[in-house]
Amino acid sequence: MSSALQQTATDADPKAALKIERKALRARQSEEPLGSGIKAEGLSVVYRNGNVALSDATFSIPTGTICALVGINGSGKSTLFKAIMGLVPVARGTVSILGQAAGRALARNIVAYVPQNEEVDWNFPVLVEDVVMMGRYGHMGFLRRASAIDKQKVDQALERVNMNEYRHRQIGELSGGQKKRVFLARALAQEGQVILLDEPFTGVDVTTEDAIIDLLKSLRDEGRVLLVSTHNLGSVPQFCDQVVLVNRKVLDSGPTETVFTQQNLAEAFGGTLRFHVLDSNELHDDDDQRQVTVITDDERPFVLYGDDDIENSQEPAKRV
Ligand SMILES: Nc1ncnc2c1ncn2[C@@H]1O[C@H](COP(=O)(O)OP(=O)(O)OP(=O)(O)O)[C@@H](O)[C@H]1O
Repeated sequence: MSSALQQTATDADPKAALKIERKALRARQSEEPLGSGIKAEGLSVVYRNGNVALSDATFSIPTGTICALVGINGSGKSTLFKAIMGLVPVARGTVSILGQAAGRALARNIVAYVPQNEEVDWNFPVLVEDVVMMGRYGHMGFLRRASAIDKQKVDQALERVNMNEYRHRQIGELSGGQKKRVFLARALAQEGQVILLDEPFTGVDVTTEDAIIDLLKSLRDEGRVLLVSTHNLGSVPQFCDQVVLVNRKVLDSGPTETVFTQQNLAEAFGGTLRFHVLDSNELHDDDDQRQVTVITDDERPFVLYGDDDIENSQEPAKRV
């Protein structure tokens, strides 16, 4: 199909557009050696109190991918991020990043981490632009004197997340969504090739969420790897190419189409998910037997039309 025809077809049918986008991505990914982005093998983390937060976790995420990390509260998502960042000791197993040991990748400053809001001391008196400049520290010398390039990268990062006008504010004075954008700007200024985002949509309004998703997609298209933990199940098929489902271990991982299924979600969330089903009798007067299933972890729900999974669901996922 010519690109003009393809454009017309996809304008009319967003589901077709998403499929074409995914197909192009698959083609790009098939050229990458598997695990060239983030690769975990047999990763286990045991906290000092004996709590096994993660056991024998194995998965691979290619470069140029947005991967969702999905699981219930306490399933080990933050622990996985911290293990990748070297912030908690790993009991067993290995992590490699862009084909090298995680420690080496961290030393090369190619991994950026956007923590959960609760992990940050917002009372610490620091200006927005100084937080973003922290992303440049790994590029500076011992005295941490910012060069013209460092300042330019900070300016560009603040522009890209639309936070330039807040640059002289104290970070603690910002809203939840604005704080998230500042930490994203810090990751951009760092020029990390691998970006870990721990619940970037918590406390964020829908407009900001959409802006963050667009930014993540553009970072993906630049070839970066993004691992994003989220409870917004409805957003996952909209912007994530892959999913890692966790509950103290990896339950499943791989392409969103095959992993983010009703059955897998039920397994990952046990009895904690809310399932609402409107069957065909409540929806239609005709013979159409399809039902609407709403699956929610109390943030944006995942909505399925018919009893099939993503391939046949309404995409992008509907907000209800
Ligand atoms: N410092 C710690 N010491 C001991 N146990 C911990 C520590 N931090 C987390 N845990 C435990 O490890 C398990 C995994 O916690 P983790 O914070 O990784 O979960 P999570 O999936 O990020 O949860 P949430 O969705 O609530 O953010 C939980 O049982 C938690 O209580």
